[in-house]
Amino acid sequence: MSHTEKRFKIKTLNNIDAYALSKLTHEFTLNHSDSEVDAIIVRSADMHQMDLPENLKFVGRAGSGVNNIPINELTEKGIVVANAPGANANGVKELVLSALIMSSRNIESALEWTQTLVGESDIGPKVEAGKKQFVGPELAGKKIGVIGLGAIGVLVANMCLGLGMDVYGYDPYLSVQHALGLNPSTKTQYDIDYIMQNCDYITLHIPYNDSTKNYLNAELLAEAKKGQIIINCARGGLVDLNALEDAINNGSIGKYVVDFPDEKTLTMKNTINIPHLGASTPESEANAANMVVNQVMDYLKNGNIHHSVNFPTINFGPIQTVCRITVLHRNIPNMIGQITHVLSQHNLNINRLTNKPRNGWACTMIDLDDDIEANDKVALENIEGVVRVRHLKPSTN
Ligand SMILES: NC(=O)c1ccc[n+]([C@@H]2O[C@H](COP(=O)([O-])OP(=O)(O)OC[C@H]3O[C@@H](n4cnc5c(N)ncnc54)[C@H](O)[C@@H]3O)[C@@H](O)[C@H]2O)c1
Ligand SMILES: O=C(O)[C@H](O)COP(=O)(O)O
Repeated sequence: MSHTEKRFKIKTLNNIDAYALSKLTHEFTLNHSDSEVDAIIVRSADMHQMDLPENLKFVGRAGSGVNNIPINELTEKGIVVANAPGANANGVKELVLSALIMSSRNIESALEWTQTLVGESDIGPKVEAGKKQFVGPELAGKKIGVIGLGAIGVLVANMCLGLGMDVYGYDPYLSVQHALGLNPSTKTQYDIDYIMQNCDYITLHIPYNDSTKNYLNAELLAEAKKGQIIINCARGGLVDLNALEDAINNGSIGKYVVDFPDEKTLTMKNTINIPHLGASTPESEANAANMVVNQVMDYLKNGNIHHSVNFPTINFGPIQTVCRITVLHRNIPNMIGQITHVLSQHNLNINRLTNKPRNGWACTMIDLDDDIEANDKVALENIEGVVRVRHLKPSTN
């Protein structure tokens, strides 16, 4: 008996843009019980301690950072994780603009002080007398170091040039795609030490992972130009907060603006805490949700993979043959040989086949002119190194 997938169940772990979700076609249903779920759409909910639904095949991060998702564990189970690169980059860029202005012009303390005048008279003269406490420098002509030149960092660097700033970009892994979007006036030839020593502002736009934990550590902070302002709209764990607090207390760091407050930052001197608002714009929320909704539908229906962070991009378009087989497996020798051997045993004709590798993993996608039997799927699943086999039929709509 052949096994086909006709309906797919999707669970959301956060508020996801309703209009984007309304684009799910009739083959998809929302918010089913954990054990039946085929895909999860998530924003910042922490999935590390979550019991994974047995049928789970796909996790779509409606945003950029994936540190809330146990990627290695999901990869081993053949679960594709995808995000929405760039979807919320403009929202973050604009928050960085407000962070630059808030911190330079002492806006936060100035607003607090202004409110202390409530109930008093002669406000005008008092304002004129009080404003001198809040004098702060303009951004034009100042040096800024943009750490991480991905979707957000490029927009921030270009914006800062537009503000008349002298922009230093740092990204040892700069992609061609992002390099092409970067205004060539950005200075990219300097190392992180030079940037720390010379910039008035540092803004972080790198992912948080094992290798970037405490990226701004005591050593780098000790090099900071005196009074430097640090803006962190990336992730709290990128900064060693004990070292930062010392640096703020001894005056070497002027201010810290963070979009990821915690118990420590809330009580730290000269720190502006923003409640994770980087992507909280209707535009960013809609962009990210739209991207992920399209990815989840195409993966569940057709097996195509877009913007994955653990498996390769692969796309045969909609299924136009009798069936499609997708095999997620380790990228080791003789996988294609073993897979095609199973198919050839039943004289099944391969219409087309592709194999794409990524970081030790691979996806083999095969369109067949004949249907496979349930035991063929089992035989494919039993090949050592295979973590997921899907047997897909053309969509009915
Ligand atoms: N505050 C928010 O709401 C918000 C919104 C979106 C993203 N973020 C955070 O910002 C991060 C960046 O987002 P993005 O969309 O620009 O991601 P991205 O993947 O497009 O860019 C990240 C860039 O960092 C670079 N990089 C990685 N390690 C580096 C290192 N050690 N030194 C210098 N550069 C390094 C990469 O090469 C890449 O170009 C996300 O991972 C997420 O944590 C926060
Ligand atoms: O990494 C991201 O995309 C941001 O931190 C946004 O997170 P959010 O979707 O929970 O607002």
